[in-house]
Amino acid sequence: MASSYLLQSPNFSSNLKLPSKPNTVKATPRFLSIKAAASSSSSNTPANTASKGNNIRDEARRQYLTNPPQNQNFSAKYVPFNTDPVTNTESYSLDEIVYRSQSGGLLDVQHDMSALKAFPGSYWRALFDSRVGKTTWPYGSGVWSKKEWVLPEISSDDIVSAFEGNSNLFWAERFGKQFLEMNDLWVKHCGISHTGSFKDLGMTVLVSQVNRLRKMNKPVFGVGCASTGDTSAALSAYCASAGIPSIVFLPANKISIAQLVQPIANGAFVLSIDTDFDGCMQLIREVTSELPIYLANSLNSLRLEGQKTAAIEILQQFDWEVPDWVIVPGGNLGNIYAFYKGFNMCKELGLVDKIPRLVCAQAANANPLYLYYKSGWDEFKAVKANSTFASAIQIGDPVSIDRAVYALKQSNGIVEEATEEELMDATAQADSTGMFICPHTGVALTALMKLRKSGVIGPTDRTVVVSTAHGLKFTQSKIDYHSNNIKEMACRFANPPVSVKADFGSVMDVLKKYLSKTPK
Ligand SMILES: Cc1ncc(COP(=O)(O)O)c(C=O)c1O
Ligand SMILES: N[C@@H](CCOP(=O)(O)O)C(=O)O
Repeated sequence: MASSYLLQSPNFSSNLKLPSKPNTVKATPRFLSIKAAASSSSSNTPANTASKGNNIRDEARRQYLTNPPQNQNFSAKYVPFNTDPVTNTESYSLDEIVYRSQSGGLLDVQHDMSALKAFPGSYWRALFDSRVGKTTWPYGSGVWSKKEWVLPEISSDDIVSAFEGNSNLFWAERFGKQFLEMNDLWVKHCGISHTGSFKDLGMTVLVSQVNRLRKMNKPVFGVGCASTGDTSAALSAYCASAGIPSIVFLPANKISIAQLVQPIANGAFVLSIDTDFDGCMQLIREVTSELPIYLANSLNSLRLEGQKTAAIEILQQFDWEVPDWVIVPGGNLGNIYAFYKGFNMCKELGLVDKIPRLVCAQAANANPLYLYYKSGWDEFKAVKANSTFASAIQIGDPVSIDRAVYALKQSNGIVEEATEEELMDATAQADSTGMFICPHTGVALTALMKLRKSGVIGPTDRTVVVSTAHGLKFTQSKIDYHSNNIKEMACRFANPPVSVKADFGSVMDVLKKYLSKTPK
């Protein structure tokens, strides 16, 4: 049972309240002025604002008061995932603390699509494009630049953001040509981000909503998650930025040092538990049902509302042209659904006319989705996940299995797997062309290599590989690979440093040997 101490309402200092938005649409909707929404007139640039002693939050408030959005009644609620809305009318406000439907199934955030459809696709494209590259609060974030599609009802004042998103979509020119005979291969670097993984996209949404709930005096003492290292890093950073306690459950000795140090440094309460991720996930689910700790894993569908913006961003970066393939590494399987949802919303709301085919890539040592796919979606069986260099996806009982299957079926998708040797070789090959990717991205690249080899993906197909974390979080596995220090692995692309005496002759000998071997 929660102690009364834990249930005390949190204090908060902001006494500035924004007026509530009009919640009715007038008979003839006048389209919102894009310029007003993006709020970037030259005399009110953030630079000018700062020089007047205000900050970008103050400026957002002022803009809202002087130019409130007209005719917007956008809203969203929780509904049971993938059930018939005619026979199942169960729904919950996003201000409720609920993670599962009455029947114990997953929930989904459902937007009022008819309100969004009152505006044509061209309107949304122009609005989103107008917000890129600015520091206007909160639209400078790649997530909040799509606020109307994410959490339409939250006040900008409650948002906790590190201006995440807007990550680089990198043309993998050399890797594509050299290893795959492809000329239109792209890597979406979601790991080049505040805490070094795509989790920031979902966490800004979840922690912002928690910030709002705490201001509403809801019983949320802190926020907790189980993690293989990236969710915990993002959760602790966003919570620290908002002054909210965070609690993280980590499987002992199964995450990288770079990941472990992140929540420690950000002041989270860190539990190192002698189990694997699936064991930690089970524990956090039990704990969050007993204590006023809000669940931050992607079982909580709020997270996916932020993560889906990476898909919208990809379309935006291609000037709203749809790629043929998008390949995503999968573990707990929230992200593959988030990508589907982002693409599908763009189609439903008329920004594009189709969606890409999705590929979910798993490590062979933790491959329950792959086995399910290979069985013809016959029967799902959780597995005991074995140790993998792609440690963030060492998950045997993914909470979002139903979401992933739905996304793959709707997108004519494919599931592939990568052995340890394949994923480490692919990582080394990508790095040798100037990238510095994480092993999970190596899993996705392996899937691409296999699908190219079998001819499923063609040489001119526009393909996007989603890179989910920064390579700097996984340096130990790279060191082991390049030192030829991995048992039963040939490490074919290892590039070990050469030790040489500190004299001119020795250095010259080594260099001459190197130059004679290196192709001109
Ligand atoms: C770096 C990285 N890549 C991929 C994934 C897989 O994402 P998901 O769990 O949403 O399938 C995770 C987390 O699970 C991750 O941390
Ligand atoms: N890789 C994840 C695993 C948990 O996934 P989540 O999306 O359900 O939080 C991590 O970094 O913890």
